[in-house]
Amino acid sequence: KTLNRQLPPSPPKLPILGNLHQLGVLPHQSFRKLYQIYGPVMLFKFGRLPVVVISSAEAANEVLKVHDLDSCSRPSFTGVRKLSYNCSDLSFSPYGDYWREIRKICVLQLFSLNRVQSFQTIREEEIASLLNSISQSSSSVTPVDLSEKIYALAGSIILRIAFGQRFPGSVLDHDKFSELIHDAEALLGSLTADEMFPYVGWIIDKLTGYHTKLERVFHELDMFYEQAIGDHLKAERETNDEEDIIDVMLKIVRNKKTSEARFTEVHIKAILMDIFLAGVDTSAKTVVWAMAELARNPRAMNKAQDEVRNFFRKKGKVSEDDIDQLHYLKLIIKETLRLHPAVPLLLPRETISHFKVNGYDIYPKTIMQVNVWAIGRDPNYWKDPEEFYPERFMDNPTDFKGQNFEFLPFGSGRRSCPGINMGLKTVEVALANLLYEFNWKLPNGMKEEDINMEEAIGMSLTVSKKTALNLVPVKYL
Ligand code: HEM
Repeated sequence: KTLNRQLPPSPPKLPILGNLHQLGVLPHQSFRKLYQIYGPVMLFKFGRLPVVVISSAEAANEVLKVHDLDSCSRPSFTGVRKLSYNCSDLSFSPYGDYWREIRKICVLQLFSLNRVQSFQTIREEEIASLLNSISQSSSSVTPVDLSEKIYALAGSIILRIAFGQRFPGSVLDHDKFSELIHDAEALLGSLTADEMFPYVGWIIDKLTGYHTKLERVFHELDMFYEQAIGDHLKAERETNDEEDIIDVMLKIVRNKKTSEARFTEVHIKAILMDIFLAGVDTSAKTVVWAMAELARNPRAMNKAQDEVRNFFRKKGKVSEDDIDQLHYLKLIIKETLRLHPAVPLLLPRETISHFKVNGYDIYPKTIMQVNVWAIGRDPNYWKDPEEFYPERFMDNPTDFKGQNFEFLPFGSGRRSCPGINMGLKTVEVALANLLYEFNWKLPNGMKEEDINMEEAIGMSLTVSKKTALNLVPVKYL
């Protein structure tokens, strides 16, 4: 049988390194170039690890839908294992009963639409403080670092959603916490040399200090979570307080049904880690890219501002209750997610059983990456793919819910993003308010085409705009 096996095409490999030298700084871009030579199913070796990269909608449909069950586990790398409390979280838990249980808790109780709505006041307060801080700069001609402001907004919204109202900045050092989350993301995205190179890799890891850093970051984050959980256990809750994520999880631990028997305080910490690692950066990046695209495209910017201002003029401010009526804004968000999916290769999957894609054999324990970034810019599916043109989604049923395989910013299938409603709400509210409250001018002497749209890998799982977005806000009303 092995004689007849047909492996996917591979670019030439070097001894020991395999294909690592071909990855470049932006692997999703390197993979797209190689796709043009080797086709939509490619086999790589990262050191000793077999990695298959999928680059067409048809092949993505095969992997994520037809063979979802055969390919829905996750690889367990050293950094991931440590930071996820030995894979007790949702993102990196291997496929099985425990993952199913915890996924259900997340989808039905933690990230449900009702729960997302219950955090409306938090979003409103945090947005108000963002607008206020921008207004303070808007009397002058100095640009604001919009990237920084948007990251801070996404961070404080998620912090309050997770940790609740009782944790103002004085108790929890926000800057310290953000720095730790940033370090954790970098560790999460890197493979240790030991995983790629048997026998000798550990020497490289010792030289780079990977493990020491991992232990430190993990320990410090763990202490934050301990403190937050401890404070929740001690504090008496006012009955009319909105429940935060820790409250909900503590309730599950206390009153657990048999199906939730394995859920303990360690799992609370692991889920908190997921929420911070998966929920802040992704939403912030999407808002930054959208604002950068709009700043480059005054036509779309004006149209979006007319829409939101006409709609909310009577109220005098944006209200979350009616935000679903902003149709053009929704098209802008779709177009941004097509060109700039925050997780360009989705999270890595690990195959469980043998199956075939486009006639090629895929074996168990293979890492699968789907290049949704390349698919979203492929002229086979999109007219003028590099153009930012939100209208392409008008009267077009293509959506990002995981059924249209040419457009998968949230993934698809069993492992698709469960935080989609939470993430989208933050993105919508942030954008609507930024567009309503201010006109945005380019810094002195700069033209639309001068805006730097280069990408940078913050860590190897997500991609962001390389340089900060600096724009001059002019108060509109
Ligand atoms: C615009 C914002 C967001 C984007 C673009 C995004 C995108 C993604 C993507 C592409 C995946 C991998 C899907 C796959 O491998 O097929 C994912 C997984 C995940 N996301 Fe999101 N996400 C966003 C916001 C959030 C938020 C706000 C949360 C939680 C608060 C969250 C929690 C998760 C978790 C826990 C997983 C892993 C699910 C599993 O393995 O079962 N995400 N997300």
